[in-house]
Amino acid sequence: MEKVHIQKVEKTFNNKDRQESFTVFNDISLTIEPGEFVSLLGPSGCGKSTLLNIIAGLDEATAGEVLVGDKKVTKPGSDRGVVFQEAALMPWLTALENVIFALKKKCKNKNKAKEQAIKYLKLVHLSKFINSYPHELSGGMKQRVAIARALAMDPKILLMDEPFGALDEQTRTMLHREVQYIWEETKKTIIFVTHNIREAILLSDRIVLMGTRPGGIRKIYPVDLPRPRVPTSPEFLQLEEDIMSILGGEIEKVMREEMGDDFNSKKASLLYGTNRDLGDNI
Ligand SMILES: Nc1ncnc2c1ncn2[C@@H]1O[C@H](COP(=O)(O)OP(=O)(O)OP(=O)(O)O)[C@@H](O)[C@H]1O
Repeated sequence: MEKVHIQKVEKTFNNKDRQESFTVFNDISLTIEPGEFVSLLGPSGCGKSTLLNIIAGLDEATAGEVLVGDKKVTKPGSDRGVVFQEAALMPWLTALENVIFALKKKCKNKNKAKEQAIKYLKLVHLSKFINSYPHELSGGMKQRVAIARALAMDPKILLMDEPFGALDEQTRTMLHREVQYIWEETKKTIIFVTHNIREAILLSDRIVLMGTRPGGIRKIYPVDLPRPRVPTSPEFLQLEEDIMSILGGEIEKVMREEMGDDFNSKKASLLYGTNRDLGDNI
């Protein structure tokens, strides 16, 4: 198992038409241990997805590099599986066929591919639905197929970009258990992007809090609470408050920037709730 080294990574987007450039972050360094569960948490626009895409090899850093072990990331690879907010399944294929399709390149033997696909659909508790089409599955089930599809490639690292962001609270809670189970069963390294403090504390070994303007890592929180974690425990609530004390300022910065002269902190707190509520879904 290999470490992920993010070394002095910078990302600048250049808009050629408007001759403008925008630096999302300019110096991100972080080492992620094999088998570690790390969440990237931060306000909208701080560059969580951009960083995840660079690790995935879907986007290129302007400076710096990402290494998996001693290998530099230059493109997507089977050592890194990605799960996005939308499952993006092929509607004309069943759950099983969707997973098999992803395995086509890696596994030429059809029977072996089917066996692998069934194994991972079982792992996400979808054995009864392997022959269902995406439109016959709930949002949570579709996301579980997407997770099975990523796992079937047997990547060392699972990159998850707000995988439960579009799901209702109950489904999200169920999938939190599912992801913890998968993580414990497979011992994969998981890098997980989220807006949600509670979700980050529930799942992570470490939470990387990112900020904006200038973009970068604000603080790294180790989460030393025993699993399964209880969101109502005093230690959980204390950590939530600690994170929110920094994140609140970052959110306000983003809102000030977006609203300009229209920004009014009293109105913002009324619109977006108290500090703790903000943490629920920022
Ligand atoms: N292709 C692009 N061209 C120009 N700017 C971009 C591009 N992709 C992202 N950005 C900008 O980079 C910044 C970071 O975007 P990113 O999506 O990584 O943030 P995020 O933290 O994941 O946000 P959210 O939580 O809202 O998804 C944003 O300001 C965004 O507008």
